[in-house]
Amino acid sequence: MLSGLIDFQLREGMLGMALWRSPWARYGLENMNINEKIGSTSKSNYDFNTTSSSQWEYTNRTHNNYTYCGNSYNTDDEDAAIDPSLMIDRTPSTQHLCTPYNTTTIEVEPTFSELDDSAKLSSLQPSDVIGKEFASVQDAEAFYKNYSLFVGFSIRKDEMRRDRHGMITIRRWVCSKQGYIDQKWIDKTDKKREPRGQTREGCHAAMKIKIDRRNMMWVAREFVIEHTHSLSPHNHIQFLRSHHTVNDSEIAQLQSWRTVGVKTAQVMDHLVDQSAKSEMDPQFFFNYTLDEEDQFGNLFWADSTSRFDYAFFGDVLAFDATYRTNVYQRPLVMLVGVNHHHSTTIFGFGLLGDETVETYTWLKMYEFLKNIDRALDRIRTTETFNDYQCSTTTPVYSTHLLGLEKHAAEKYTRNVFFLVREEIREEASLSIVNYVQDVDNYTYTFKKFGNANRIWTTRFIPSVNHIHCSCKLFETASLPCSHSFSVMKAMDMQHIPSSVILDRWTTRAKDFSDIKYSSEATPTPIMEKARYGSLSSKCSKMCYFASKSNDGFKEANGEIDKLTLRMQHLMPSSPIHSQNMAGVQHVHNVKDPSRAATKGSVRRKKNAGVKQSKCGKCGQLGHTAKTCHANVQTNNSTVSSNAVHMYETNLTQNNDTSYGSPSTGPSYSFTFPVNDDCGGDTKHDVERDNCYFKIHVLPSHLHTLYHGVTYCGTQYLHLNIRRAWDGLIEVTLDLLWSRVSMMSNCVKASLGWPYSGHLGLAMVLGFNDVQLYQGELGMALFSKRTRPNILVTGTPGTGKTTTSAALAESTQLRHISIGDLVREKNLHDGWDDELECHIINEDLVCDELEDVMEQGGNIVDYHGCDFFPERWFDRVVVLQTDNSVLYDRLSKRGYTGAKLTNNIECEIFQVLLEEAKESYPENIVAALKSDTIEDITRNVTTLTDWVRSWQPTPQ
Ligand SMILES: Nc1ncnc2c1ncn2[C@@H]1O[C@H](COP(=O)(O)OP(=O)(O)OP(=O)(O)O)[C@@H](O)[C@H]1O
Repeated sequence: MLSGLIDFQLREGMLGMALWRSPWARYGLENMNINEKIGSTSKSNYDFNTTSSSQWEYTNRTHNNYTYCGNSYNTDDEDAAIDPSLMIDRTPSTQHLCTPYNTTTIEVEPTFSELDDSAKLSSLQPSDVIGKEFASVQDAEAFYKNYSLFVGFSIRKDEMRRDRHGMITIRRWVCSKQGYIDQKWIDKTDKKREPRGQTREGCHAAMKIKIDRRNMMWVAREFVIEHTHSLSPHNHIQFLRSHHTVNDSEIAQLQSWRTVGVKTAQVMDHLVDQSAKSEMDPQFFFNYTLDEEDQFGNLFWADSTSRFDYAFFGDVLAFDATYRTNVYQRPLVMLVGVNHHHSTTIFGFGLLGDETVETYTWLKMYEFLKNIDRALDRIRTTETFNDYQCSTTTPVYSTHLLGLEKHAAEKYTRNVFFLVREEIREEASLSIVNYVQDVDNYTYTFKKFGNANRIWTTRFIPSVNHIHCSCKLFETASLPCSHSFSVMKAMDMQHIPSSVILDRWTTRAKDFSDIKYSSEATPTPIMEKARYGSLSSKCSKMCYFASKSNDGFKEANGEIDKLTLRMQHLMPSSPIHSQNMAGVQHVHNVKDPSRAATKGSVRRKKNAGVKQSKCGKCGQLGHTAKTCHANVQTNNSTVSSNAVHMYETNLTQNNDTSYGSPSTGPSYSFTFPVNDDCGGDTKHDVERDNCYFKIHVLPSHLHTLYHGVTYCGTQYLHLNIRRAWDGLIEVTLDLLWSRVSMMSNCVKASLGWPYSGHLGLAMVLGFNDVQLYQGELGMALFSKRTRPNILVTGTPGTGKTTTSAALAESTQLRHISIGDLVREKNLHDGWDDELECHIINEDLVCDELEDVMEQGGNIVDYHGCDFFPERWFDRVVVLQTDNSVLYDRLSKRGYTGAKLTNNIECEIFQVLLEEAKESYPENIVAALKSDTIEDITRNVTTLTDWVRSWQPTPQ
C-alpha cells in the first residue's frame, strides 16, 4: 500500500528536495498541531521526541539563554556526558548548511542551501561538510538522508549522547552496511525460514555532528564518504530502507482527504494513477483490427518495457487466454514469459473479438487498459526489487559445497540461486558408482543413496568446460543439476563452469543484450513516477502561494500556460510516437466492440421502451400495485380515493400549530403546494407512498391515535386498522384534505426515517412526548421484520430451488420461487424465443412482493438479484457450482446451444456473485459451494443456524 507514497518520497529526493530543514519547519509550521500529529503517527526515521529543534525557541540570539521545554537554559552549562575528543574545536563555520529561521512566522521564504544541487550533493567531499552547521539534529539527519538518497545508500542511526537537560549533544549516522552481523545468527541451526540476506559488510561511511553551545548550532565533525560496497543505482533507491518513509506533506494531504470522506483505496488509486505512463511512452505499440461493421475486432498492445523484456527473455513464451474479465467478457490473451528472477513478466496483451450482443463504452475500455497498466507496474516493481535484493544482500550460506554455493550466489539472481542451491544440497545424497576416463572426457555414473535403481550418467568435457547429464535438467530448465555438482566436487572445482550458467538467469541478464536501454530515451515507469511526483509536489506548493493573491494567481496562470507549451515541445517525439498519436485519434472513429450475453435469462430493461407500467391490481397506468388505492382496505370506501400531491422538497416551515394538540405546545408543521386537480372524488396518479401513510404502533397507543384523529376531525384524516402481527398494529391514515402538517426535516433526519409524513401526522394527532414516541414508534418501525428475508441466487442449475425448499422446511420460512411466481401471476412481458424463457417484468414482480417482503420471513429464489430493493434482504446467498458439474446438470435438463453456453459462461465469470456484491452490502453476501448433496446439507444447516440467531436490526 505504501509503494505509491514511497515513490513520492523518491521523486522528491531524486529531483532536488535537498533542503536541510524539514519541509514543515521551512514554512514555520512546526508549532502547528498537524506537525505533532505527523511526528507521532508517521513511520518516519525522524525521532521527533529525541530531536530538539521543535522544542527549542530562541529568546534572543545574542544571549545565551534559550527556552527548552518551557525551562530556561544556559548554553554555557557544559555537560560531562560529551565525548571530550569532540570538544576541541568550537569555532563555528561562517558557512551554514541551514540558515536559522523564525519558527513562528508563516510567511518565511523557503531557504535553499548552496548545496541544493544534485550534482554537487552527490560529489560532496569531507572538507565540504566538516565544520558546517545545522540548526537542529533533525535538519542534520534530513541532510544526511538526502545525501544518502542521491548517492545511493541507506542510513541508520548510530551513537547518540545527551546532556543532563536531555538535549542531544552528539549524534552519528552510519551507512546501513556498517559493521557485521553477529556470527551467532549465522550459526543458528534451528532456523524455520530462509534467513534474510545479509546486508552488513563493515562499511565505514558515516556522519557525526556535535553541538556548539555558543550559537546553539550542531556542527559536522565527521563525514566519511568511502563505502566498501557498490552504491545503489537510481531505480533501486526506492527500496533503500531509510528512505521507506511517507513524507509529512503526503501524510497531511492524506489526512485532509480522509477528513472529507475520500476512501483510502481511492487515495491510493489517485497516487498510483499519477504515473500516466503510456501517454509518455514513445515505444508504445498497438495494433487492432476492425470487423465488417467497423467495430473493434482484435487489439494488441505492448509498451516499451514489454518489448525490451521480450528482447531478453523472449526465449520462454507462454500464451494464456482468460475469460475472467467480467465486464468485457472477451478473451484477454497474455503473452507471458519468465524473467531472470524466475518470476512472471509480460510481453504484450491481446483483446480478441467474440460473438457479441451489445457494445461497451470507451470509458470502460480505458479503465480496463488502466488496470492492465497497473498490473504491469506491479510486476516490474517486483523485478526491480528483486534486482535490488540481489545487489545489496548476500544469502546465508548453508550447504556442504561452500565454494560452489558462493559462486552460485554471485552469479545467479536470488530466486534462481535458491533453486540451484537445492541441487547443491541434493548432491549430498549421490554416490559415484562408476567412473570412466576417456581421451577427451570423464564419465561418471551416479546412484541416489537408498535408491539403487535410479542411475544417472554425467559427462565432463574439459576442452569446452561443459557438463552433460542424462537427467537433462540443464536442457529443460537451464540449471546445473545435482549430478553436475557431484562432478564438480569430484574434480575439485570451486566455480561452476560458465557453460552451465545460462545468462538469462544471472544478475547481469539484461547486460548481455545488444539492445541499448537508455533511461534518458525511454524512461522507466519508476523514473516517470519519480519525476511526476516531484513536479506535482513542487507545483502544489507553488499553487498554494499563488492562490493567496490576485497578482500571484495571474502570474502563475500565465507562466503555467507558457511552461506547458514548452514542455509539450520537449516531449520525446519519434516516428512511432507520432504514428501512435495519430492512431489514438483514429481509434475514436472505430465503433465499440460488442459484449457477449452471459446471463441465463432475459429481463426487461428498466424503463426501457415507451410502455408505461400498469398497476397490477387495478390495471390503471401511472402507478403500481404498491401505490394503488385499491390496496388500502378502508372502513370507509368513500375516502380512499382522495389524494394529494406532496412536494417534500418544497416544504416550508410555518408556525401553524392549529393541527397540533393544545398540550403539545408548538408543533413542527409545514404547508406544501397542492395540485389543484386532486380534490373531491377524482382518482389521482400519486407518487408512491404519498396517498396514504402507514404507521406501526403498539396497541396501547391506539387510544391516543383515535383521540388525535378525532381531534383533527374526520374531515382531514381517516384511520384504518389494517393488520396486526407480533403485537404491533399497522394503521393506515388516508389523506383527505390538502393541508397536512409534516414533521421537520431535522426530526426526520435524526430518526433516519424515510416516511416523513408518519411522525408528523402522529405529532399532529397528539403524541405529546416526541422523545417517548420516537422510542416506541421507532422500535415498532425499525423492527417490523421479525423474521429475516433471504435471497438465494446463482446461475440456473446451481441448486437454488433445491436448497431453498430444504431451507424453508427446516426454518419454516416461506419459499418464493420468482420463476413460478412470474408464470403463475403473468408478471412478464412475453416470451423470449431464443433463450426459451419469459421476459420478466421487474416492476410487477417487486410490486407483487412488496408487502410480503416487508413482513419478513421469506426465502426468495431467483437467478438474478440486482432489481430487488436492497432493503428487502438480510442475507444474500450465491450458490456456485464447478463448471463441469454444472455443464452436466444443465445438459441433463436438455439445455443446448446459447442457453447452455451462456449459463456456463455466467458461472465462469461469477456474474451473479459480482452482481450480488454490487447490489447489496458485502457483509450480507455469502458465496456457497453447491457441487454435491453434502454441500446442500451443509449449506442448509449453516443458513438454518443463521436464521435462528437472527435479530432484527434498525433498517
Ligand atoms: N448441490 C447439488 N448436488 C447435487 N445435485 C444438485 C445440487 N444442486 C442441484 N442439484 C441438482 O441439479 C438440478 C437443478 O437444481 P435446482 O433446480 O435446484 O437448480 P436451480 O438453481 O434452482 O435452477 P433454476 O435456476 O433453473 O431453477 C436438480 O436436478 C438438482 O437435484
